[in-house]
Amino acid sequence: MSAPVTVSQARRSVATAGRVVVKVGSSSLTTAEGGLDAGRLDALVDAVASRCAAGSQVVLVSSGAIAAGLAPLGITRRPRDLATQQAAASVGQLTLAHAYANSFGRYALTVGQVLLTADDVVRRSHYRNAQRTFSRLLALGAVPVVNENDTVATAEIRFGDNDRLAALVAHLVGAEALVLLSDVDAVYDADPRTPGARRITEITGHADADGIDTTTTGASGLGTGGMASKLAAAHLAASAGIPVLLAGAADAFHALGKADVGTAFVPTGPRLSARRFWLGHAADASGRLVLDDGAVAAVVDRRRSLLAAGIMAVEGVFDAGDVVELVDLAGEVVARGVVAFDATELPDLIGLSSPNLPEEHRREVVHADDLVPLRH
Ligand SMILES: Nc1ncnc2c1ncn2[C@@H]1O[C@H](COP(=O)(O)OP(=O)(O)O)[C@@H](O)[C@H]1O
Ligand SMILES: N[C@@H](CCC(=O)OP(=O)(O)O)C(=O)O
Repeated sequence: MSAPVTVSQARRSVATAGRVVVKVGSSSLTTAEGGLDAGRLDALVDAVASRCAAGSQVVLVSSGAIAAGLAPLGITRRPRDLATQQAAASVGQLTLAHAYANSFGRYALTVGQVLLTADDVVRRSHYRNAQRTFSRLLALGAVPVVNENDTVATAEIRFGDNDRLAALVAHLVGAEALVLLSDVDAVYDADPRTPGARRITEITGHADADGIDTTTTGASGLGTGGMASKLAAAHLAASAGIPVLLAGAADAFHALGKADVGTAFVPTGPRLSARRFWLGHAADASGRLVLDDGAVAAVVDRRRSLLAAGIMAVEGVFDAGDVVELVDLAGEVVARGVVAFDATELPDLIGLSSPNLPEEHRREVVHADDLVPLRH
């Protein structure tokens, strides 16, 4: 008699989540020759529609625009330069959106296209605006289909990979689960094409993922992120309280059904408020404050405000109200926060204890309420 199957809490949460973000990679939507694979796209839509029919709201983050645009433009390999990628995305996104509209139409489901640039999440007002759009689309019963707005994103402000975009969107829409679908059926301790590579069924925190080899990328050459970006995105969502399942797109039905496939990531942190998540993970930092060891301990371990006395150096150009990174003496980012001084004011103040500060400057440099520790 075989042992009873124990379904972890994380898998149960994925299976029962009322709102789910599903991300699918380019390699899972395209044929070996390039171009969209209608059969695979329909199979994915079957699984999403089935989850919708069971009462969940689904936001689909779909890659594939660049891959879908190659064949129509007569390009045989994924281009490396941004301009050609953008041209391909411009053509391919249209094909992709059309294919989803038709495919979801088989279930009388309406899709809404949402193309995001990094600006839409790094600026607080844009973040709120995107939240409202998603909320209304879902309330109206539509399935939002999301991609990066590749055609206009510049090299500096690109998300770069849709795994991270999906983790940010999962928090933005208040999803209770994130499902990452790829051409590989789970996370392995090394690339599954390596003989002897073993499947990992559950990951709790970075320590569990420490020995995993993610150096190789997919065989198709169409994906951008590889396993490293999926792990980073899964950790990001899990650290913000969202359970994650990484599974094969070919297993989408099970991944979105009983969630008994792939690798589950157990939430490792409390669900952060939208503001704190934005501050910690999405906002663009304009500068850095280098902290001594005592200040790092106060900010990270004791959750205190950052005072001028613990700052060793100031880097970058910023104004009071901007987001800055707080780094330790080794340069590791330990927290992010909203700074209460302009960069030009700080050099005269750092290292001084409060009684020695001019009265008009006697306040926290970053208040504890405006600070998110990143090192645990
Ligand atoms: N440790 C690992 N576990 C699983 N897959 C891995 C690992 N290391 C590398 N890979 C590779 O990562 C690929 C998935 O990344 P990618 O092709 O970018 O996917 P997608 O297009 O779905 O974003 C897999 O096909 C696999 O070959
Ligand atoms: N935005 C790009 C995809 C970027 C990306 O992350 O791709 P993938 O690694 O296949 O999920 C596109 O639509 O082609």
